[in-house]
Amino acid sequence: LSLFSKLRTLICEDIMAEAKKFSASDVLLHTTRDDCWLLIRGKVYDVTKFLDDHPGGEEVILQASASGDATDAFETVGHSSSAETMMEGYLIGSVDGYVAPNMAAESASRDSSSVKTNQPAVPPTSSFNPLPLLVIVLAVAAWYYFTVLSKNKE
Ligand code: HEM
Repeated sequence: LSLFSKLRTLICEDIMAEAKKFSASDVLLHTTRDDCWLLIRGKVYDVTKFLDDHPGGEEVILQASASGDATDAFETVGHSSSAETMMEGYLIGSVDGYVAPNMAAESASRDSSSVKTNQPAVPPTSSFNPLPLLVIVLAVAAWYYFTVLSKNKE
């Protein structure tokens, strides 16, 4: 029972932490050695206590913190899954309406092009539909099975 309640507490803490909402500019108020937050994939981590222990050193983390969004920096390194697990321990909240940096750039360029060309913001998806082809292939296979193969048996 105690293991179960410990597990429940852990899970609840995680959900509660993620539920705290910050704005992206809040993160920029915590970029020093004594008080350092990171924004990674829309989640906010307080890594102040982790700075000394980070295998990649504190300088890179301070830089990523000051950049406002550490997602790219974190992912470029190709951190291990144990690093991913480790970061959950520093989770303190998330940013409401977070837009990933590359997605923000993409949607911005899409918006500006839609203004120029007056085309819909979302381009039509590929019109290829595999379903009719599948039906035809199945029909031919069934015909072959019932006619050609059964004649062979006779
Ligand atoms: C909460 C956030 C972070 C955690 C928990 C974390 C954890 C770790 C861990 C455990 C390693 C050892 C290698 C591995 O297991 O992948 C590592 C390496 C490294 N980290 Fe981070 N990291 C974090 C954020 C960052 C950020 C924002 C940067 C910015 C560039 C960064 C840069 C690096 C670099 C360059 C290494 C390689 C060190 C080397 O191999 O010499 N990390 N990190």
